[in-house]
Amino acid sequence: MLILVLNPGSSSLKYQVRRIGASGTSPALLLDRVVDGPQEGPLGSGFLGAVFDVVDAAIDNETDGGPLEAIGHRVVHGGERFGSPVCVTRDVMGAIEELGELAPLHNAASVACMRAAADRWPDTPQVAVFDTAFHHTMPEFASRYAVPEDLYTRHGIRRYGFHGISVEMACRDTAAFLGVPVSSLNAVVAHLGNGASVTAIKNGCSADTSMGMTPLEGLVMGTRSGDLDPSVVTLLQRRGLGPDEIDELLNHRAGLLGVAGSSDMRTVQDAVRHGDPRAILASDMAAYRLAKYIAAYNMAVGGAGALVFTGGIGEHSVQFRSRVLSLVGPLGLYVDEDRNQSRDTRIRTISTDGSRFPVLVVPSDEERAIAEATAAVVLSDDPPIRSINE
Ligand SMILES: Nc1ncnc2c1ncn2[C@@H]1O[C@H](COP(=O)(O)OP(=O)(O)O)[C@@H](O)[C@H]1O
Ligand SMILES: CC(=O)OP(=O)(O)O
Ligand SMILES: [Mg+2]
Repeated sequence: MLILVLNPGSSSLKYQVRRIGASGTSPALLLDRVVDGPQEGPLGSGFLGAVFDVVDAAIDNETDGGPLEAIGHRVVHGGERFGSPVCVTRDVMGAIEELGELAPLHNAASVACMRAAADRWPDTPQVAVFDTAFHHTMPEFASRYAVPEDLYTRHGIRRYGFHGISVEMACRDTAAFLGVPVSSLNAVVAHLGNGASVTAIKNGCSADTSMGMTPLEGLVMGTRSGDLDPSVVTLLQRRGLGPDEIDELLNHRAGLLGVAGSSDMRTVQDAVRHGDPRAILASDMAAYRLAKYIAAYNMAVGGAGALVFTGGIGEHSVQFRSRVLSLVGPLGLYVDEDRNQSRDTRIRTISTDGSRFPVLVVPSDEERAIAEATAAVVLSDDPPIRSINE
């Protein structure tokens, strides 16, 4: 079965064509691309048309190609409604669009992908796989904000958490690497991409996570501030900024970009090596914030069995990992710099043997997770819905 996976992140569109075997697992890769997405607003149909031409060409090149049988989408915000992957219908798309208020950088892009894909492949079922779904297991004392009850009941104001597709896959990979069942895995998983979050894993499930009602809360990110005192927002309002301007400021002009002048961790770490004080400050702020969460989540899971780095920065930035690990010595964690620099195996340990628990690098594989979830929906007993107009 050939599956197209579309993963619009805040800084890129990742897309793959995968072949899924009869068992529904370990899909083989036919095409694997990343393109810098337009940073503002939904993806345009011209942009997606060019992407889909590449997909069609890849499928045509396959000798035993066959038609595209399903399209899987990463959808960042599924709110409380979507706890598992679903076939895309007009109603589902409308709900995703409404939740876009809570994920301004992402949900509109997913809906644009669904519409454009339906124009190109009208009879191919589409499946939405949600970043929020993995966090449905969070206890209420972690997911709720200490505000009057009606803000939750009437306005849905609570912590939802994101990056769940990546974190769930990282948990499966981590458990397999450590030789333990995923249901007994206690861990702290840091997904560090352009958006970044850290999740407390208790018995294989999300127990807490740093992103909140939207993907703005928590860690210092490429262009997002992460945690700050909400009074910053009211002060800016009193000084004349409107909601859209504040949203834009905190989502697009803050984080590494706001402090160091670049949202790209490679550029920031290069500048750190050259002694640039703004880059050093931004890198230290990001590392310190993450280290605080790691310590807190070690407590939340009752003592972790692993600390996992994933996402573009988690996987590739030797220097940033080293900076973070220099702060968590009190947890009994110490970096082995040779291991940190080596790229021997896909999944690897980077801590010393004497560390209290292993620190691992586990490359993110959101696309594989989406492809497998998409196949499972399409192959399930319910017949797949072939048109988003149903
Ligand atoms: N070799 C590297 N060293 C340091 N950072 C890197 C490296 N490769 C990628 N990154 C960083 O990873 C981030 C992008 O991560 P990614 O998970 O691909 O983002 P997203 O999915 O959110 O668009 C960027 O900040 C980029 O600088
Ligand atoms: C939720 C989120 O921030 O995703 P990404 O890191 O892909 O932008
Ligand atoms: Mg991403």
